[in-house]
Amino acid sequence: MLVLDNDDVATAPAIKAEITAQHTLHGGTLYFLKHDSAATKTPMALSVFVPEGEGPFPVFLWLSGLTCTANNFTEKAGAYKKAAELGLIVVAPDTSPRGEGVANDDAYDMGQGAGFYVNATQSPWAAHFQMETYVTRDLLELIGAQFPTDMSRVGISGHSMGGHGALTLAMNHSNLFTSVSAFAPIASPVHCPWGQKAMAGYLGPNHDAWEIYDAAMRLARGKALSYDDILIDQGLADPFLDTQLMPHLLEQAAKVVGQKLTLRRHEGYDHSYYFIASFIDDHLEFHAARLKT
Ligand SMILES: N[C@@H](CCC(=O)N[C@@H](CSC=O)C(=O)NCC(=O)O)C(=O)O
Repeated sequence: MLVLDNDDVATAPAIKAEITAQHTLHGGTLYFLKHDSAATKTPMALSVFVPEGEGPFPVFLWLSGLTCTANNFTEKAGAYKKAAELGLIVVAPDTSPRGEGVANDDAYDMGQGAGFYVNATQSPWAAHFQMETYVTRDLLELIGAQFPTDMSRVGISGHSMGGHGALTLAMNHSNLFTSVSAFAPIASPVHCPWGQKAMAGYLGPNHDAWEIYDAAMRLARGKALSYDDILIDQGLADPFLDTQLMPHLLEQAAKVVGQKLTLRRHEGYDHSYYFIASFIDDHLEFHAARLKT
């Protein structure tokens, strides 16, 4: 049963979402939505694919990378045929709050399009850049209230900055997620220029605050032990591999605590959505196997 009305406005107690577009594909429906987030204090955009049938369906939540909107994954990953077959709801939110009153930076790796899935504590970011609370509270509440979901079965995945988001949110909110995977994730923001810039800007100079959002450090502290395996895919022709991503740090951290982590290295694949499209079915199957009732 789908809760959204066909008058283009859906309401539930305290939750409202506007359907901005909808398309039928692979027997299911892809919705583009806008809703107000109490965490970011802005409207937030997202897409939601609902497979054919009654539900309740498990949820695959995707977090995108730097410069992305909700549309990059939706349009480029080619995820929906397999999601329809597996009976998964697929949710792809935007990567940051946006708008004229929202702080920004001229560079692509900070500000709008680069929220890093953290709760900012520093000015001018703290006013709206509350992406951790947005994803783990407002977004999940919306999906749970408006779609035929089983919110006890949610898997999380993402790419690059979104891979860092998927890993850290899975470890910091293990009560919300059953399974976790990532494509070319930023393994340790503390050790790479993208991460150092974002953490300093959003969280300030105290490195204790950064470590909460550092996947390799969280892993080494046993924060993923509720997950039976973590699937990571990494292209070996990825230009960011050695300078920004460093997935070997995840392998090393997992070893320290006996965490199972499957890191697959793929010769010839780069950082693009062509890489994601090549292996997204494996990730959907990885999650579906763990989200089965
Ligand atoms: N413009 C930048 C790199 C931007 C980039 O590659 N973004 C990736 C994610 S990188 C890590 O989070 C992305 O997903 N882009 C969108 C897409 O559709 O490909 C540069 O030139 O270095």
